[in-house]
Amino acid sequence: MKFDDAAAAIVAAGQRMDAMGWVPATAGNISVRESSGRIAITRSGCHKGQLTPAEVMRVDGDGASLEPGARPSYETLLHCGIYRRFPDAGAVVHGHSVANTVLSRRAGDEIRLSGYELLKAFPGGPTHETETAVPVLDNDQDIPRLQRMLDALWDRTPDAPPGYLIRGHGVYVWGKDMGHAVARLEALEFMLLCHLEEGRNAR
Ligand SMILES: CSCCC(=O)C(=O)COP(=O)(O)O
Ligand SMILES: [Zn+2]
Repeated sequence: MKFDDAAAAIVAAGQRMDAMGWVPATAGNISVRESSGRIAITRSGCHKGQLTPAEVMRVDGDGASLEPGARPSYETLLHCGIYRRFPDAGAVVHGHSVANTVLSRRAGDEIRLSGYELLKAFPGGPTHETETAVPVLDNDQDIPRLQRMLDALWDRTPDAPPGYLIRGHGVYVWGKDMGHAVARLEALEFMLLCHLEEGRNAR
C-alpha cells in the first residue's frame, strides 16, 4: 500500500472508532505498514475522529520519524513491535473503550472469551466453540519496557490472539489490512461489552 492510500485508510478507521466512542479526547493511535516497509502512523495528540491526511506521518521499522520535526504517536514502538513480530500484520488499531478499560482494570493477566459467535473473527477455529485468552499487561509509560514484556509474552505463547489489553488503558488489535484490523477490533469490543454486561448481571 502507498502512503496516500494508507493515510486515507487511517482517517476512515479513526472516524469509525470515534463513532463507536472508542477514542475519547485524543486517545488511540492507528497505523498501516506500507509495501516499502515504512509505517504510516498518526501523529501524537490528534483527535482520531477528526484526523486529516496531514496528521498521518511516516516512521521507519524502528519507529524513527521520517519527517523531521514531526512527532509520531507516543506509542509508536508498540506498533513497530507488532509489525516486527507478525509479518502478516498490515494494520494496527489502538483504542480506549469503556469496556476494555473497566475489564482490564479488574482482570488478571488474561481475559478468557468463549462461546461467542464473533470468536470466528479471530484465528484458532472455524466455530464459535473456540476460546481465546486475550492477554492483559500492566500499563507502563515506559513504552520500550512495555514492548519487552510483550516480546517475552509472545515468546511464551506463540499462538496468542492478534490483540492485547493494557490495564486501565486500552486495546491493541491488528490484521492483514485495515478492514481486517477494524473488523477484529469491532468483534473484540463486542465480546468485551458482553463480558462486562454478564458480570454486571451476575452481581
Ligand atoms: C490522551 S490519551 C493518552 C495517550 C494515549 O494513550 C493514546 O493512545 C494517544 O497517544 P498518541 O501519542 O498516539 O496521541
Ligand atoms: Zn493509548
